[in-house]
Amino acid sequence: MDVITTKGLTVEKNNFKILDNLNFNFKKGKFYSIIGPNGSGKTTLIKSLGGLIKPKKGEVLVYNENIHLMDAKKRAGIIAILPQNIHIDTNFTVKEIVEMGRYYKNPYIFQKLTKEDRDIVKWAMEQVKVEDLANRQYNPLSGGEKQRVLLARALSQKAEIFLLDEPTASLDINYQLEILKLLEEINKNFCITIIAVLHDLQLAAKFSDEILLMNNGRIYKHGIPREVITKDTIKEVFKITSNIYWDSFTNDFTIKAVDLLSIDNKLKIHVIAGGGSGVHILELFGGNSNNLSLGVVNREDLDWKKGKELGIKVVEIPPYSGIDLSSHQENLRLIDEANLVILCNTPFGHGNIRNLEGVQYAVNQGKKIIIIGDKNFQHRDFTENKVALEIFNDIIKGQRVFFARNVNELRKYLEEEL
Ligand SMILES: Nc1ncnc2c1ncn2[C@@H]1O[C@H](COP(=O)(O)OP(=O)(O)OP(=O)(O)O)[C@@H](O)[C@H]1O
Repeated sequence: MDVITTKGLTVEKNNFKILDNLNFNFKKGKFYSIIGPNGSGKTTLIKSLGGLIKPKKGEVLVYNENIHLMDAKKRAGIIAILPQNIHIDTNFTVKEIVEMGRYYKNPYIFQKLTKEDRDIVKWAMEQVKVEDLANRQYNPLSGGEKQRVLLARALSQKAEIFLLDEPTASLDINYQLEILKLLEEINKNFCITIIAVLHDLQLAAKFSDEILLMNNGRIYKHGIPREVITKDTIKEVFKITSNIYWDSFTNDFTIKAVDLLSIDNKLKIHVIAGGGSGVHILELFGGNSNNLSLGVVNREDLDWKKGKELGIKVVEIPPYSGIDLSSHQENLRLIDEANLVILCNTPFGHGNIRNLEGVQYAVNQGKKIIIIGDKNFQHRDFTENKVALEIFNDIIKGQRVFFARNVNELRKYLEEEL
């Protein structure tokens, strides 16, 4: 069921379109986060949804009724707005503040709440565990406690929709989690629709059913967190080149900003990797998939997955099998085509020793070789009789063989080629 609908919602100030033709249906009982860069219109949207701002064009409908034509008491019985600023200039106690949630029904009955009202206030305070604070003054409370008191006030209002503008903005990480967990409980236990502006993308992803990503006054993308927070949207909207790793079990993701290496079109690079040793190197070339190739890797291996994700040419063999002659030859062919070969920090056994022979071949062809890491190879050699070490020692005698111990050194060696 739709609880709030925006139809062509357009908000303008001084001829500047803060919200531009927003059409969206908020469904009952869902947890929505509104995210987006500074100035993208998040606060204006949340205020508009609560009827605090009149649109220039379009409308906000609450259960199909225009919010600006709605009776104020009726509106307060449906929507609770939690302010961005939790510091209220008042000498009221916690209990008195929670009781204010009941006054919308009749502002003149201050201190004359009915038994039902008092029961609701008690219930609201229990839900967010502020009973112990009931007689304390509001002002000296901590930010997290204040936020809980304001949630109790919203609960005592018996509203069905909570609108929150950065409820965790002034809180440290423990309190941020506590407040969002409380909101999650309120959402699940009482089917209250939560619409919250959140700055922290990780928290938004963890707690929301749906995310609205705002950009330049428009909804750039909406949907489940995983579909909205992607490498492409983060790049487009937040201007950050990144890699995003999702844990679908916990709905957590980590975001890693990537300082991409830009390479010239004429430079062709062949990467020798395996067992995930090439993932971070391949990511550094994220935007240059045409100039890259990778070999020989087992299907389903982490490097194979990264190569496929980036759409680069990959010489592949079945999982757990050794490098057969034809894959080896294909690998040598790609080495022939490349100007430069990167050897990653890969362990070698008999199954993949041909990859090391490939690098040896590259040295003999006079190619430039960049070895990721240092000369300490022993611990990576899992062959009998230390055959791999022997080949490695031969490789490093090459004239054009260089070691890159970090990304800056790698960048330097690449720039020399341009
Ligand atoms: N009264 C106003 N007059 C003119 N411009 C305004 C007014 N209110 C907001 N704006 C502008 O509208 C844009 C969106 O503002 P809004 O506060 O909704 O963005 P926001 O996404 O919540 O930003 P932030 O993350 O910084 O809080 C901003 O560029 C802001 O300067």
